[in-house]
Amino acid sequence: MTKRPVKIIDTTLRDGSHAIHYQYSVEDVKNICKGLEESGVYAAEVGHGAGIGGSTLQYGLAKEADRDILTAAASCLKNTKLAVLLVPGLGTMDDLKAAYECGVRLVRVAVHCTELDVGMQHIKLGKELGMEVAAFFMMSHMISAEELAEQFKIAESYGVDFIYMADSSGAMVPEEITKRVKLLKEAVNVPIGVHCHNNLGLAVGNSLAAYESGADFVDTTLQGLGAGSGNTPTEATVAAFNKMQVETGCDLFKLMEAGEKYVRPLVQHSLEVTNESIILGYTGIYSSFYLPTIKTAKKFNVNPIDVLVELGKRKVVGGQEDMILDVAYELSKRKDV
Ligand SMILES: CC[C@H](O)CC(=O)C(=O)O
Ligand SMILES: [Mn+2]
Repeated sequence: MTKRPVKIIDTTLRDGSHAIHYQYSVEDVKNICKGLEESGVYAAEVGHGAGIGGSTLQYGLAKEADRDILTAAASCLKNTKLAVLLVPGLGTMDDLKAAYECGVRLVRVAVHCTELDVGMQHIKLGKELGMEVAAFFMMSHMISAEELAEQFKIAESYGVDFIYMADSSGAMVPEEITKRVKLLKEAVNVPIGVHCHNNLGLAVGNSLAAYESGADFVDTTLQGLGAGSGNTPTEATVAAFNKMQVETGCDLFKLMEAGEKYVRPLVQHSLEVTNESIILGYTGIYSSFYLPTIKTAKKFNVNPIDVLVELGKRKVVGGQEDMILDVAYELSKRKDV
């Protein structure tokens, strides 16, 4: 029996940028896009880690403007679709129109898992522009599978082409992924995908479990570059799918070459599973809190694990990065008494 294929969306140039403080140069973007195009991935997502318009003081300033990296990426992509992520509020309708002008043909509208209504207009605009549009539910572990399925149905009613469950904290285990993907698949008639983080060392396993439960798309990054201890590595995932005889359309050896040559030299911190990343996954904290928490804890001379445990108790979500400072400061004052 022939197995159904899976589509790979590589987000090295978007989620991966969290791990290098948003310092991709136009040259890096071109090299990595050429590698992804030659390797045959379905789409390459490009932009600031927080999506288009994400280059801000709060989220970190990018080296290059969105317009420049998107234009550079478009010049290197032909069969691989140029994609962006848009978090409504950070990215605007005008940003989306400008991205389209640069050659972007796929937009993923990323919302907190209960807040799809804030993305309705952006989804409609993407469709009006003739783009492929996906809804991308962040921090999906924070609601039940049944609640998420309701959100998926609303996304489908907005006319999206496919829908993503993002395990933004790397908090899920294969059993949970399997249960959720099966339920989500039954809930909607559009393809679905998963975006995993490796904080508990489970990203490849979770992505394979998602495919086996019905997922049509998986997100990956070259060398596993990404927020927290990184995303699902593209190379290992394609190797695993090859062994399972699942068609990805990707050339494993070209991917390995691109990762080694153009991504490895940019890696500034180890992407291994650390005690801090385990706490991200264990307590369900947004992966992009990882590096800022380690840096802030050092500044206040407190244990990053304590800061993360407290942030986990407070159930912080994306956009609440200022809480890192609050918590580190409070813990440092407690140490003083
Ligand atoms: C701010 C966007 C965010 O980083 C999206 C994402 O990759 C995730 O939720 O994991
Ligand atoms: Mn992510």
